[in-house]
Amino acid sequence: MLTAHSDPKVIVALDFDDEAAANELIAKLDPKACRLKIGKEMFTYYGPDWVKKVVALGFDVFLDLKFHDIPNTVAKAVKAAASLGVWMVNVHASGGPEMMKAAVKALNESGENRPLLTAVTVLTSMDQSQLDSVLGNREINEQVKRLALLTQECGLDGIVCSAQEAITLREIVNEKFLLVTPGIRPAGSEKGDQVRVATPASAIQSGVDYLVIGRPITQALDPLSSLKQINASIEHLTKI
Ligand SMILES: O=c1ccn([C@@H]2O[C@H](COP(=O)(O)O)[C@@H](O)[C@H]2O)c(=O)[nH]1
Repeated sequence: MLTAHSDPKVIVALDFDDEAAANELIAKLDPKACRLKIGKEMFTYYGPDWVKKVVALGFDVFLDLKFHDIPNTVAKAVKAAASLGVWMVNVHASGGPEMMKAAVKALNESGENRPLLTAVTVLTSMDQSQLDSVLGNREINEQVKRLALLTQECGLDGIVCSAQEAITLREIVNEKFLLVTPGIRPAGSEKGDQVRVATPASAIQSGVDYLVIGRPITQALDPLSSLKQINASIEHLTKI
């Protein structure tokens, strides 16, 4: 069974409040079998130096800080993220076109190791009623499509969305435009606060590029075995 390859689709979300526990898990993982995501919790506790240590271990790191601010501030923030050597950074698409273009410009000027830049569309924890309370009557799929096209027009590399939207999105965005999807739940696993969920295999079959998976791996009794099972469930569906 092949469980490690050069373009791993799984991005393990490291959401820990304990650096030692995160480091213990990372030590068991192979950069050929997964990428890693560092989000707001661990970045706030352990900071840029810890991010650099994880990058130095050879992992592609998605720094998931979802910047959402005025263009000048976001441009400087993504430049700072690029200086850490991360593989991917992100912003909120709802920050608007000027902000997204400023982020692209800042990264284009940041040198050779430019990280990929993606934009969050509608959080995978949101259902229609939650979106209604924020935006009034706009259908989730329509909002995701609108923000996906805006993100593409602004020159970013892709979006963060739910795999439930992937089939529709693949019909309207460029082939190389990345679809990065949290809310991935292997059959039988707890949804927790995620609403728009999909299994790893159905996400890949829908045209997703990367699967962001946290608790189903990090909270498993045997995280490595969980990752191996997920990779095994998608390996026949991915181009290696
Ligand atoms: O729409 C979004 C954007 C980001 N996330 C992040 O992904 C992981 C998911 O973790 P699970 O434990 O697999 O639910 C988490 O770090 C979120 O901050 C998201 O879930 N949805």
